[in-house]
Amino acid sequence: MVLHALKQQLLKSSCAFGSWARLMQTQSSGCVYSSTHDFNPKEVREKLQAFPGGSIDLLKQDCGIAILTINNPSRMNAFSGSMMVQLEEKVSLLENWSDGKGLIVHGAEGTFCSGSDLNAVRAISNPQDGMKMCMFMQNTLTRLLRLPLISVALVEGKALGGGAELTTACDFRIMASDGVIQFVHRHMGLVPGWGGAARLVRIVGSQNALKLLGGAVKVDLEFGLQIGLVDGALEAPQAQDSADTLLEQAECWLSRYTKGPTPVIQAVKRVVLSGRELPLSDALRTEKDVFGTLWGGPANLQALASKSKHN
Ligand SMILES: CCC(=O)SCCNC(=O)CCNC(=O)[C@H](O)C(C)(C)COP(=O)(O)OP(=O)(O)OC[C@H]1O[C@@H](n2cnc3c(N)ncnc32)[C@H](O)[C@@H]1OP(=O)(O)O
Repeated sequence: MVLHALKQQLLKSSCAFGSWARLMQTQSSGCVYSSTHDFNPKEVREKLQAFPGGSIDLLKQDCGIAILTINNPSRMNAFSGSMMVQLEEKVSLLENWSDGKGLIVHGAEGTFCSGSDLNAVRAISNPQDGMKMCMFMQNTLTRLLRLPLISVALVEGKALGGGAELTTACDFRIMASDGVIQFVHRHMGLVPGWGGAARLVRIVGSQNALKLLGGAVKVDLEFGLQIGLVDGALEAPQAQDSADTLLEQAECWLSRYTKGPTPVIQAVKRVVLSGRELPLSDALRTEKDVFGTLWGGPANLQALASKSKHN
């Protein structure tokens, strides 16, 4: 009897993997660009490594929530080339984190991220290199958004340019009272290139996206909440070590959505992701497959046995 139940579970897990693999296949294995688009990631990585500085730090916690820190404070956490490569590496680690449920993305030392490192931008300001960096970052940020984790950007201080784009690669954005998200691209004679425009339209609608990009508007906490770019407010820190306090608040905020068994939380993200990205009939089939992995599973049986009430 136990063996039979175990076999059923294994069968369901392999189906689940199949459905996820199908979703990922539909979405070009999580990436947007490959060799068919004349994109050579190895060559781009080598080029980016020529612009060092800062780091991307990852802390995977036992509670299933990881913390990703954009760490280049002397440049307001701007992305150097090597940080772009490190971000891709950290996303790969998170894709393989079987115990993961949530992710907080934040910046070191009181500010979020001021976009690309302008020193690197100046050095690669020709269209070919710009396009390569753009494809590399689109791939990485698309994979970040597609992680089977519920993610939140904790915006303290400034999220400018590519930093603003990075916030849109998370499922949620929460903001401290001094937070600002600003797509400054227009001031730089640019539009977003890391996928930030496409994601912004899906988050706030095309009218608001036009206003934010066309006007390079500063989005503070109040305006962000009003247009739906920001999902939650963090209280002004009382103590000196504000970063910890805000991180604790962010973890508390996120844990509302990550409470419960890992397979259930990962399944929640998967059905929402497929609903967001796939045509309806494909999304429905994926939902059916994911549902099948949970029905009659340990969490479901335990809930049934406990005759839980939801009032
Ligand atoms: C994908 C497209 C893109 O992301 S393009 C890049 C878009 N970002 C920008 O243009 C940001 C430019 N920076 C700024 O507007 C200001 O530095 C902001 C972030 C508002 C901070 O101002 P403030 O508080 O007065 O500090 P500050 O200007 O003295 O900056 C401190 C040090 O950090 C540096 N920094 C800042 N941002 C970047 C950046 N993106 N790339 C390289 N360095 C950056 C500043 O140059 C300054 O350095 P230093 O102390 O003068 O050596």
